[in-house]
Amino acid sequence: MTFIVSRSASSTLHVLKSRWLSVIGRQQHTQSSVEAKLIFTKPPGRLQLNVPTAILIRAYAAFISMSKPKVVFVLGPPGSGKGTQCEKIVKEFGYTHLSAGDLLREERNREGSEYGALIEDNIKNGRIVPVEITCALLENAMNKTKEATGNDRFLIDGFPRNEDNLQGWTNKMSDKVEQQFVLFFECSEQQCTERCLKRGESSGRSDDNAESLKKRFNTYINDTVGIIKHYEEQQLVKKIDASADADKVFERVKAIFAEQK
Ligand SMILES: Nc1ncnc2c1ncn2[C@@H]1O[C@H](COP(=O)(O)OP(=O)(O)OP(=O)(O)O)[C@@H](O)[C@H]1O
Ligand SMILES: Nc1ccn([C@H]2C[C@H](O)[C@@H](COP(=O)(O)O)O2)c(=O)n1
Repeated sequence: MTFIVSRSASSTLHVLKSRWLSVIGRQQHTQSSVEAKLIFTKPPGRLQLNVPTAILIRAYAAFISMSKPKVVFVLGPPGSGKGTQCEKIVKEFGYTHLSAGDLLREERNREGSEYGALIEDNIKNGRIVPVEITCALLENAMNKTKEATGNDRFLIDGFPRNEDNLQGWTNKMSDKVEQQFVLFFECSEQQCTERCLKRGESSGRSDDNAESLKKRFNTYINDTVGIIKHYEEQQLVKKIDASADADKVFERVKAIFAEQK
């Protein structure tokens, strides 16, 4: 059996080969000893690996899943500390942090954006922007990051927030990514409101005020809690008590990321 892996001249053959070797190395040498060939071609030369067929097939499945960007969703009420913890995770574990709220604010502020007014109206009233907009911003940011830095591990903060977000992501993105887990920061409405009101003294955010916060919490309870339950049913949720100070919360977060491969 022969598998040909051909890449354009600009791609890095050796990185590809070493990735393959690392997945093949993790496979158990059990049944088949029939040799299969994995040939990497890149003009002008070619490299060849001879591996037992069964191992190569399992390695192929692992390789495909390895090649997909890894995604951790980060959810929790407004002010629970999602952004704060994401910054720490980036420093310690090398993920790229993509905040759906930040991307929407950036798009709202972009000159000539056809969605600016719609986004601001939703943000101010604590409602959720249609998924077509948010999902396109996220996919674009993921692609740009991958291209610019090669990093393909993402913390997607504040998404999916409602059924529309979930459906849109499932239809457009779920096959293109490896969903690692969902990090859920639990914190009381009172504590979160106090944090956001304090942040509002300097953030300049049009929704860090008592009126918008009430609406944002209603949206969280009515729409986002159901999404967290949906992921709980799939055993994907890692829940964290986010009521302690930020460093203590990060100790808990660290333990979760440390147990990932
Ligand atoms: N554990 C903590 N204890 C006290 N204050 C915190 C803690 N974590 C974050 N904060 C502060 O609370 C405010 C909200 O934090 P952060 O922006 O990280 O929350 P968030 O969940 O991303 O909010 P939002 O969803 O509204 O964007 C910030 O001013 C931050 O400095
Ligand atoms: N998936 C999302 C995420 C955010 N928004 C809008 C509505 C939110 O109230 C606002 C602020 O988000 P935050 O920075 O608090 O995460 O952004 C949305 O419509 N859809």
